[in-house]
Amino acid sequence: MPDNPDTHLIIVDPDTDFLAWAAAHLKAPGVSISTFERGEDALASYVKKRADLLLSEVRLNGSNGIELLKRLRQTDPQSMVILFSGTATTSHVIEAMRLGAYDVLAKERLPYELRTVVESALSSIEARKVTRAQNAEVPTESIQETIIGRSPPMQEVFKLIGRVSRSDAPVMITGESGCGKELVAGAIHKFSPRAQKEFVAINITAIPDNLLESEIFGHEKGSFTGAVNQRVGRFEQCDGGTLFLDEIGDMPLAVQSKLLRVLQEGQYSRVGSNQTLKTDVRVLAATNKNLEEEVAKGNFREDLFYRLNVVRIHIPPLRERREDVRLLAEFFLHRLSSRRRGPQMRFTDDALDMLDAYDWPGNVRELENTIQRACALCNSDVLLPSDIPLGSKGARHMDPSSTVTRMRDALSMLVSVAEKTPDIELLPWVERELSRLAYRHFGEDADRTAKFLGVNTEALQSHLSAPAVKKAAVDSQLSTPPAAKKAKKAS
Ligand SMILES: Nc1ncnc2c1ncn2[C@@H]1O[C@H](COP(=O)(O)OP(=O)(O)OP(=O)(O)O)[C@@H](O)[C@H]1O
Repeated sequence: MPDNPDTHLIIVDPDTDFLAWAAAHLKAPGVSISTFERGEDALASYVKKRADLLLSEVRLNGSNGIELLKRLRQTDPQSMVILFSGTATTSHVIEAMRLGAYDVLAKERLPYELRTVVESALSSIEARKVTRAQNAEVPTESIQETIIGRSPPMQEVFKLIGRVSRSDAPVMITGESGCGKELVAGAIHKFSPRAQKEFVAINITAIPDNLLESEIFGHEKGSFTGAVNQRVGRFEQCDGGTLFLDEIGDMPLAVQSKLLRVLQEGQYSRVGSNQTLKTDVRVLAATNKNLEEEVAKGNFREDLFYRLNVVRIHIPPLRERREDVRLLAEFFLHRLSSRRRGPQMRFTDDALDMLDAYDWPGNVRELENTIQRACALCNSDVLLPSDIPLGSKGARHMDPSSTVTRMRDALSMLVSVAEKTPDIELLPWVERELSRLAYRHFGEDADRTAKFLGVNTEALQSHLSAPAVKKAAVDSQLSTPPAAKKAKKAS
């Protein structure tokens, strides 16, 4: 925490146990903390005491954290707000970031992240000058909850969508085929001030090279064989809106030059015309190629690459965010079964375990198609493992008990926690914890434990006694807040 003796934090949450935990967790010299159960009281106190930071649960009795954020930032655009929730939806996260929240945190991750995020918010208070282009309000209710993901990498993607939707900067969306690039592009548009205008998506690979230029920029009658009429291009069609160029890595060089001109000057001409047309279109691009390599090979213009790559959003493949698999599967099943008459369909636990353990080489698209096929072919309202047709390509890592999968998930969570917790020396900490577990498992028999771990007894002793933490921070960091404990018990 900063040494500024006047730092004042306000925390609001209807759960008094949680308030007590959070206040104790953030206690530090020079920091005063007020807690409130009601949003209105928190807001009044924030204004009266000129507090530095408001921390609020998204769901409050009678109001919500997003509403508080909105009101606060209307009166003071510099105000710092961190939201947290056990149940925040994708649109909550995007909307909160769009409105200028400093961060949105999942409640179960607060023990690991809260202190670090609060510290970084406080230290950037002076530096941060936020300008917002908020010409259009996007009503939260109208945004359908269609991008699903609770994994930490997807939460980061949602936050980036919120941030970039405020500006007109080009965005490069990268990721394997089927991982949701077009969906993310659509969300950026929906949350942007351009939301009332058109969102047009073009898949470059789906259009023959000789027609692409005309598709994007339009053509004059008679400009080439087959051009029997004048044609309005996509830039003209979505003036004021957003153009999404999917598979940009496959765009021919001649079209790249023309695109560069639009991005630099906002001008272009139709094929077969000398007349210069102006356009106000935000360009989003996506690729599953390595564009840096394409630039090096001379297949992609470097200047265009830099123009498009102002902000980059990378969507990880589904196998690297396995905790989203169940959520997505349930979402697709729910959506499909609500569209057909009859009882709501559900998966057996074994079926979900099987989906969990599969590698999903075709990413979310493959998962969606798989659930669709399973629904179409299944005779009952319960989907068993045998009802779910999985390809053989992703099956090689299947593990019936999912243990390996869960271990990998736990390790990846550990890495992301450790990254934000500079006090932890990760490897010594893991070695110490693993050694202690094994030591207890083998009845404190050092020889057997050392043999099992593949180290000598000296190394084992040194692991067992290693102080793996630079400061005495880990135990307090890893203590669980009451709300998360309750949630665990309930589930
Ligand atoms: N996070 C998500 N939540 C819900 N549906 C998703 C999600 N990600 C992807 N999908 C669905 O998966 C399918 C593929 O997504 P999308 O077309 O956006 O992928 P893509 O990365 O653009 O693929 P490609 O590179 O092949 O164009 C779509 O039907 C989309 O709605």
